[in-house]
Amino acid sequence: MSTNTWKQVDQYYASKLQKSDSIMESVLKENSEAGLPAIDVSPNQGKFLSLLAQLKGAKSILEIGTLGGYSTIWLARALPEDGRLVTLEFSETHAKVAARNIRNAGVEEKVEIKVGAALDTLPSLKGPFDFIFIDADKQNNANYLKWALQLAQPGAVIITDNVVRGGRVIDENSEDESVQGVRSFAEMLSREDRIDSTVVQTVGSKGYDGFVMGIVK
Ligand SMILES: C[S@@+](CC[C@H](N)C(=O)[O-])C[C@H]1O[C@@H](n2cnc3c(N)ncnc32)[C@H](O)[C@@H]1O
Ligand SMILES: [Mg+2]
Repeated sequence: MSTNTWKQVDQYYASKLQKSDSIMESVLKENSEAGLPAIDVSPNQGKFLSLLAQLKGAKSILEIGTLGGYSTIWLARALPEDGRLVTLEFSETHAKVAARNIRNAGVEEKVEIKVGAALDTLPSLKGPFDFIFIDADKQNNANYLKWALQLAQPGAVIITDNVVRGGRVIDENSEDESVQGVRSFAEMLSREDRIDSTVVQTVGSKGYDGFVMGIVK
């Protein structure tokens, strides 16, 4: 099965399962015009996150890693009127683009962007959160999991993106810091009793990757 087939199937299902969405399309266009890297979740993955947040009945979402706000908007759309989402972004440039996209998507009332290194902004956050999406610098995944567990309420869902890395996660000798970050995160999960997790491997327009998803006890 070729990478091209994955992409075509991804597009096929996006065309069947998602209504034409000028807002989400314009987010990706704005990101590209602003020179942001195209490392957002795919449309099907964004919808997956949104459906998960709805299944959970999420009211307070924490996202670590905003980029241009693509996943942020998918998640914010899942919130009820009185729901809130805090998203953490290191880059001022990314945060500015995200703020514009979030405003254009009409969800700015629910979303707060905190600019800075997440490990510096996390201590200022008021929990608890019932849904947490970790998708920033993978080197810090274990630190983010530690914070997520601290800020989560019992029953909260924690999703961590890009945990397969084209299969490179199984290379214990990898010199790639992101691979080692994901491996430390997996190691931590293997010893952590406060969360029950599984992995979902994914293929599609973003290649071969995956999510770890868990429920906090
Ligand atoms: C993969 S992108 C996020 C994609 C986004 N969640 C989406 O799917 O649309 C990762 C983001 O994390 C940000 N980032 C990197 N290191 C960070 C840090 N230490 N603290 C907060 N954000 C960071 C990057 O600037 C980048 O915008
Ligand atoms: Mg990601």
